[in-house]
Amino acid sequence: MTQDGDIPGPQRIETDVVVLGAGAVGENAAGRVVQGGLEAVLVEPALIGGECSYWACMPSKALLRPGTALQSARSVAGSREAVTGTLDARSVLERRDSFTSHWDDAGQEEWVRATGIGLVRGRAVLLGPRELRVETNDDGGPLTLVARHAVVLATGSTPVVPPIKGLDGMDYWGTREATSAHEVPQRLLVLGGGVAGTELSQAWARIGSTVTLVARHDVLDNYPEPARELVKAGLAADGVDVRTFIGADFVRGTVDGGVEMGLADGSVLAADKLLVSTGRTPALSGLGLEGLGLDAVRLASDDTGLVEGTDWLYVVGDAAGKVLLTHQGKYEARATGAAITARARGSLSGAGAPAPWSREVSTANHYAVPQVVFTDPEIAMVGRTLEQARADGVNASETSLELSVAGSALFADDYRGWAQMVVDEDRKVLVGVTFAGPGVSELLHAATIAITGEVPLERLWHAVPSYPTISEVWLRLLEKYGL
Ligand SMILES: Cc1cc2nc3c(=O)[nH]c(=O)nc-3n(C[C@H](O)[C@H](O)[C@H](O)COP(=O)(O)OP(=O)(O)OC[C@H]3O[C@@H](n4cnc5c(N)ncnc54)[C@H](O)[C@@H]3O)c2cc1C
Ligand SMILES: NC(=O)c1ccc[n+]([C@@H]2O[C@H](COP(=O)([O-])OP(=O)(O)OC[C@H]3O[C@@H](n4cnc5c(N)ncnc54)[C@H](O)[C@@H]3O)[C@@H](O)[C@H]2O)c1
Repeated sequence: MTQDGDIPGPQRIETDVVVLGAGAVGENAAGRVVQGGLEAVLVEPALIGGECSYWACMPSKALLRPGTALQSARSVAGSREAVTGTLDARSVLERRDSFTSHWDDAGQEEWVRATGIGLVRGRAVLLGPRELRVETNDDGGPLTLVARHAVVLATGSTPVVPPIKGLDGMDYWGTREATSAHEVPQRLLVLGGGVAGTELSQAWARIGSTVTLVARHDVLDNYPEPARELVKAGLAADGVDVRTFIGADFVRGTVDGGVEMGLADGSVLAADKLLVSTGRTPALSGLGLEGLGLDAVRLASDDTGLVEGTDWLYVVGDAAGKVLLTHQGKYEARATGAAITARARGSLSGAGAPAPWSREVSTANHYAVPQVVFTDPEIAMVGRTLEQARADGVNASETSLELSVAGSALFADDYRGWAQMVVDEDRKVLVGVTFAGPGVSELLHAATIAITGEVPLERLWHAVPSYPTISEVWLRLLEKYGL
């Protein structure tokens, strides 16, 4: 990196690659290009580590885990008798605080510097191809950044605010507030039955809130019905009042600082806090994209992350809007970092597309995206559902069963679970797998490997699950399929 301190006016830094956003995805993109021998500068106006570390994955999972651990102890005779109390809200919140490093990013900054990545704290705007202006946080004045090879947008996503009468100007929680709150609301109203709304409903119900969840479709409607029915039963057991297939007409504040929500059926719900978790959209506005003739709502990009119509601009992670998950965003970032490095070296020509499954492309985005809903019970799903596979033109079959093996019976008394595999009948390989039940998230990676590796079912039959583990469900599925 060369810093020209001699020229008058704004500071100017020239480097190989500039990455906007130091969330988990931006960190990985910058890390990969540096590992590949190029220079990189990360630009970040807020905390290094982004949403996942401080307001999403980590705090939400830290809020959920104590309730799952308690329920696990309660679900086995012998340990059940030892459980005499409820969750200690204060300890749960303090443990959550430790997982967010008390919203202090010193540790992550240390990693960035130790990795050899340049860091600028400020907000960047594109001025032209490969050229950016940064308003620095420390009043050091504006900075001009020039990228010799590429600019990577890893600016994340912002919450979608639904057009509900009264919401504008009201004091309500988004997922940021719901994952970082230090007080337990007595009554919590949750709008949005996606993963965030469902997980946070259960987390706060178990910590002590009385929760009502309002979903305009079904809860978790992207997942197979038997799986979501198990989650809904889990929510009901925690006292969550789940209202499905109903929309909100209006919200309004009450004199005691609470909130009321009018539903389409004329009923009115009252609570102390409202959480709005109705999805997220790529954070692309204010980046100067319009000035370059690019779309500031959604950028079309190829599997290396290269933005259509450019040979220098890449988009990854939530900002790309393909898969809004940390692990998949980091995977995209590793591919993009490798592609930028290869193109800079000339080993990948121009904007030419590398072969599928090579290190420079995120091919798995199309076939094997793993996702876990960390409720209790959990849903763990990878690849395609039967409906998605058929819509993609796959000659697909499904085999499903109740998850009932020696390992599950040992795991919890009255264990209830469900499993499904979706098979491409022409190629006799798996294209989708879903598990639902307590503790199933750790089963998922085996399914991800089977789908990514296109393991023939005849060979998968020889992958013998240990006895007595929940993984024996694999054997039951394959037997039911006909092997
Ligand atoms: C409640 C909740 C729970 C979740 N749980 C999980 C989970 O368990 N597992 C999972 O895989 N995913 C989970 N997700 C999704 C996950 O949080 C995101 O997919 C992930 O954080 C995206 O990472 P990112 O780096 O793309 O974006 P971010 O982490 O949002 O980082 C983007 C960064 O860009 C910066 N930025 C923005 N504009 C500029 C600019 N102009 N210049 C410089 N920097 C800029 C921002 O300040 C920010 O730090 C969850 C999401 C939510 C809301
Ligand atoms: N465990 C995890 O991996 C995890 C956990 C939380 C969030 N996330 C990710 O973060 C992203 C955001 O999560 P999310 O749950 O907010 O988004 P989502 O897209 O999963 O769900 C949003 C929900 O809000 C509903 N909705 C939209 N507008 C509405 C309205 N006007 N009224 C009522 N409901 C409305 C939608 O029908 C949908 O069910 C997701 O893409 C998700 O993958 C992942």
